[in-house]
Amino acid sequence: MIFDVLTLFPEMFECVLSHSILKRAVEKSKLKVNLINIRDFSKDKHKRVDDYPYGGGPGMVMMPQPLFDAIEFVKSQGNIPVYYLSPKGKIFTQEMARELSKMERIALLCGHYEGIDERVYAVIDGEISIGDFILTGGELAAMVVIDAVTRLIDGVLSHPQSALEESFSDYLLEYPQYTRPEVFRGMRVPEVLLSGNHAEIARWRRQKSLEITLLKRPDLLKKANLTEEDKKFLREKGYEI
Ligand SMILES: C[S@@+](CC[C@H](N)C(=O)[O-])C[C@H]1O[C@@H](n2cnc3c(N)ncnc32)[C@H](O)[C@@H]1O
Repeated sequence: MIFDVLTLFPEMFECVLSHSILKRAVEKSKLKVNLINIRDFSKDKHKRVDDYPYGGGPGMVMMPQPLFDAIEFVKSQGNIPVYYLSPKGKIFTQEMARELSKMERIALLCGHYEGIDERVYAVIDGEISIGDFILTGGELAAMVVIDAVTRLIDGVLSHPQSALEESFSDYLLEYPQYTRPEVFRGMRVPEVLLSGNHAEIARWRRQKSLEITLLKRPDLLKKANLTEEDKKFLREKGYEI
């Protein structure tokens, strides 16, 4: 998958792309990130990309000219949707990550300062927010999107099953995980996980997943794909279904 990232700070991406799963995805040619510096498109003699807001007020606004030219440069290379990382956008979820992972190429526009001139919306295809808070710039949000989407691309994870069992995969939070040693500071790994009984382990994990979701994110249960056995278990835990 190819991401075209339009940013004023391309260097910020280097660290994230040169470690762990993203690094391997790049090496395996599963991921390509084209970093496009918006400043390179400025026609201003001082390469300015921002200016004061009309009507007054604090901060600076990203000017339309460099943004239009940078976006048109990306779009001249194909039918590439451009998503603006923005606190006003649709909240990024695992479901959205899965949808995006099916696409061949998308562009991510990172805002900065007070954001972009409103007229740039004319060449934007969508807006993505990573949550109800304000970041300094869209770069960290773009990295979040790239990370979450890339791990869903076929062949990126060495154990693809992990993407299916993780929290949110079926609107349920993941069951508890343990590793060695069996006893740590008096706390034991649950006996069932040492039993070798795969059916019992699967049942325990499912029930823990339901229990944790009920406790921490009951809102998710409304969307979860629940079996009759799941519903019976949840009713016993006091959930009205
Ligand atoms: C300081 S913010 C601008 C916020 C803007 N003045 C507002 O109130 O909506 C600068 C840039 O950070 C990015 N950004 C901030 N919060 C974000 C969020 N929650 N999700 C995605 N991008 C965000 C956007 O690209 C935005 O243009």
